[in-house]
Order: sequence, then structure tokens, then C-alpha cells
Amino acid sequence: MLEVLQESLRKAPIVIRGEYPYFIHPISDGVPSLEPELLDEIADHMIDIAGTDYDRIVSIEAMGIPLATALSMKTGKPMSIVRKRQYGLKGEVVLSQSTGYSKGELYINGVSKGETVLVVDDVISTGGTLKALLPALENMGANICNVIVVISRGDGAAKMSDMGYNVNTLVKIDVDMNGVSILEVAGEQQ
Ligand SMILES: O=P(O)(O)OC[C@H]1O[C@H](OP(=O)(O)OP(=O)(O)O)[C@H](O)[C@@H]1O
Ligand code: HPA
Repeated sequence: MLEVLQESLRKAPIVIRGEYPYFIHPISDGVPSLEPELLDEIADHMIDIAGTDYDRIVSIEAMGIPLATALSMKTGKPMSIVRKRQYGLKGEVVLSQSTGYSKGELYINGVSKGETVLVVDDVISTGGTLKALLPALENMGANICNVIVVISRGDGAAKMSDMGYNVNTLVKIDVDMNGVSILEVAGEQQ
């Protein structure tokens, strides 16, 4: 299952950002090359998990964009991208994002009260991004039907679960200076 994703993770190089061992992968970075087979495999798997019964796909720049685009084209659902740039549109909501290696503001536009949304992203690590985003979407009146993140590293997904948010992840990994180890693949017995 998810063979293309697993194979690509095993090849991911590691660099150090501050003290954080950062894996470089097509889904999380868009480099060196994001192949259509990989996007196709992931989008199909997301549809297996979440179906198509929602009004909107919500994702976060930058690397949520190819995922949300692939899913939008398969499902026919519109998408809204949470941006790192302020637009000042009416109803824009700002939140603070903190990851293992960065801090900044995120801006939500385009999500209406009462909409059912599917949230997708490339990676969950500390959980800092989703910890800020999910309550903000709920405060805007959105109904979050599902959250799917492709790659889980660290304890972010467990922390989200403690907060009452179930984050579906396709693959759980461990990262050290030697590379990526695959700990768990969705739908497979370990
Ligand atoms: O669980 P966390 O520790 O919050 O980390 C996860 C976040 O980190 C990455 O985003 P990044 O801000 O690096 O943006 P990018 O997509 O532009 O690379 C990733 O896309 C997630 O949004
Ligand atoms: N690599 C790529 N994207 C990420 C990482 C990482 O190690 N951690 C959080 N987002």
C-alpha cells in the first residue's frame, strides 16, 4: 500500500535546520521532482479515507497546494489555501503558526460559516500548525469533517488527539541524520 510514497521517503535526504533534522521530499518540499504517480496515489488514498461529502478542501501554503489541487481535480470540490500573506479581505482571520523550525502568521480567507471542510496538509511534526488552524476554522463556523496529513513525524498527531482532533495520517516516519525510517503505513498491520 502507498508504495510510491514509501519508496520516495526511503530516498529522502536530510539537512539540519537549527537543531531540527529536516527531511527533503517531493511532497513536503516539491524537490527534486514531484511525480504525478505520487500525487495520484495520495489523492486516491485521501478519497478512500474522506470520501467526497464536503463543501470545500482547505490546505496551507506552500506544500498543501499540490495535494489540494490534485484532490480538487479528482473530486470537483473547490479549495481555499491558508496563506502566509495578508490580503485584508473582509472576514480574513489571522493566526500564529509555530513549527519545529519557524514561526509566523497565517491568514484564512474563503471559508464560510456552515461549510463542511476537509483539511489536508503535507506534514505534521510538532502539531503547531494544525493546533492553531483547526480551532480557528471552527471559530469561523466551519464544520471540519476530516483532517488528512500525508506524513507524520514526531508527536504532533498524538497531541492533536489529546486536544480532541483526529488527524488521519498516511505514513508515520522517524527522522535522524541517517535518513527516514517508515514506522507505520495507513491500512497496514505492522
Ligand atoms: O506540525 P508542524 O510542526 O506545525 O509542522 C508542519 C507544517 O510544516 C510545514 O509547513 P512550512 O511552514 O514549512 O511551510 P511550507 O509548506 O511552505 O514548506 C508543513 O507543510 C506543515 O504545514
Ligand atoms: N521536512 C519537510 N517538511 C516538514 C518537516 C521536515 O522535516 N517538518 C515539518 N514540515
